[in-house]
Amino acid sequence: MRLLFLAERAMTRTTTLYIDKEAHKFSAAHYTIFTATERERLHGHNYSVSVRLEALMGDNGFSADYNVYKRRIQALCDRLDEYMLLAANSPHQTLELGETEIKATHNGKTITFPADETIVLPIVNVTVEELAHYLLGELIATYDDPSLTGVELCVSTGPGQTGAAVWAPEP
Ligand SMILES: Nc1nc2c(c(=O)[nH]1)N=C([C@H](O)[C@H](O)COP(=O)(O)OP(=O)(O)OP(=O)(O)O)CN2
Repeated sequence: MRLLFLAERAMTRTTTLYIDKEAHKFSAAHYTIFTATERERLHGHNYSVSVRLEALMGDNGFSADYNVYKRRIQALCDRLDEYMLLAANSPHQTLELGETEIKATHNGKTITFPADETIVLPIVNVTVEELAHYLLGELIATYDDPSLTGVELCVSTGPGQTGAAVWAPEP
């Protein structure tokens, strides 16, 4: 009986796949808002995105197909590349969305951005941790892989500066 139990347990193997490709990056302009009166000056970063997938091992020594996720991550990076990023949900900033211009007001100062070169994201602040949560949500929005048991997505502005967000399927 005990042997059977051990054999059944041994059949459920999981693996971790790391997707950390040089191509998974985007350049964007932003500013971090600290308080109602303090924010960074407008500047840019070369953001890089990496993902850790946890998945059940299939019978044939294969788990989640990392090529599927590589394509999705690349598409997400391409979508944000070379844009001004603004946070729609900041409590300290108001946005006025026009046809051709977007006006962002913080602490009484308004900056006008070209609408076609700006992306307004449904996040509170344009920080690595908020971007990680946003991109993770987009990555798993089309969740269709029952073998996935966890996903961690990291956004970095350079070596040593990374924010991460983690997802696990509902039990
Ligand atoms: N929790 C967070 N804190 C900060 C974030 C963030 O995303 N999450 N972001 C910033 C700035 O936007 C920026 O990334 C940091 O700028 P800074 O460190 O001054 O400059 P570099 O990125 O060029 O890093 P160096 O160490 O100077 O090379 C601030 N805080």
